[in-house]
Amino acid sequence: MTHTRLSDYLQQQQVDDALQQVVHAVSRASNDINHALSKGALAGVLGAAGAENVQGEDQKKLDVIANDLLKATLSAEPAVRGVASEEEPDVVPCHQDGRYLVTFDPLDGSSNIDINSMVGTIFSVLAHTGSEDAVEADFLQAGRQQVAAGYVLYGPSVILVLSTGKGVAMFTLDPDSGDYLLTDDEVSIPADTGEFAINMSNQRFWAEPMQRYIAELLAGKDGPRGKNFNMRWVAAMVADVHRILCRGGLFSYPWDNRKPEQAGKLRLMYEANPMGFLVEQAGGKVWTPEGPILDIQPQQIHQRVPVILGAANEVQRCVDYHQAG
Ligand SMILES: O=P(O)(O)OC[C@H]1O[C@](O)(COP(=O)(O)O)[C@@H](O)[C@@H]1O
Ligand SMILES: [Mg+2]
Ligand SMILES: [Mg+2]
Repeated sequence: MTHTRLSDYLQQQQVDDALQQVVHAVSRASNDINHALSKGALAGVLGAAGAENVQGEDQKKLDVIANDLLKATLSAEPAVRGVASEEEPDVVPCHQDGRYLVTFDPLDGSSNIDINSMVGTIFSVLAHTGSEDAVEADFLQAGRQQVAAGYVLYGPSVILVLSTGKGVAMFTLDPDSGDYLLTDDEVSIPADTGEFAINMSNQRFWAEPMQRYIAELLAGKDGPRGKNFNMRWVAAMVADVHRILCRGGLFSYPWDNRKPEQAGKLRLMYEANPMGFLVEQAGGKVWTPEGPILDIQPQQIHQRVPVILGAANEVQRCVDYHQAG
């Protein structure tokens, strides 16, 4: 069986040349990141880097390595006007005639690194419309403005998932050629589900509507929902969203009162928006209690947001509880 190569797919989709170059740069960097991940302890790349990122989180060595690889590859690409990363305090201007801005979470789920479990790279592409040298304000565009978004999941296979606004396609890395080959171009999320993903250890800290919604799922057949629900939590958004794109489900990282002043844990510009774009393109829903995540006007690059996404009917029910409360 022959599979369409990523480069041929992008041409078939009539993606403009500059955007093709951006996607190819991400794909090259992901090959290098995958190589570093697979060497693991042999290359001494596991464990903490001994520093914190701008958000006060401990960086793993591989967070730094993945960030450096993506930053170097993307900033060498003439189509890239600027990049912003979870691991960089400030946005990084690149080429003055580049057409695109790229935000990324170089390694999502990095607490999984030391247990050899799934991690990924999440990216979002925006058109540049602002100043000559890219500045933070240029990046502050609502998620609906994204021209492309995707992720690479480093699991038993390496999978690139991409949307340029015409549905969602999945590509599997061929380790022999280094090419990403199309393996699914009809990704869609059923409106109903019997599976949810949430970190249950935070239950007592959630707002009342989220407590109610999850309690009803846990009550299963004997509760108001009248059916049993299964639960999964990989602790890497990239892997939890991948499962939802493959077999459906609901995912949430809600607001909680451990740090009441913090909107949520996940970051809008390089986690919630790109994943939200993919989920909407696959027919799912993406909300925060105040409204659709993709409509939020960002205020800053490292902004956080509560996230509810996945099966449209379940997301709607969860949001209805918030809006009623
Ligand atoms: O450890 P927790 O609180 O369950 O959080 C898990 C969440 O944190 C994240 O790992 C944050 O991503 P980073 O590893 O990029 O900081 C999400 O991917 C995941 O959904
Ligand atoms: Mg992350
Ligand atoms: Mg990260």
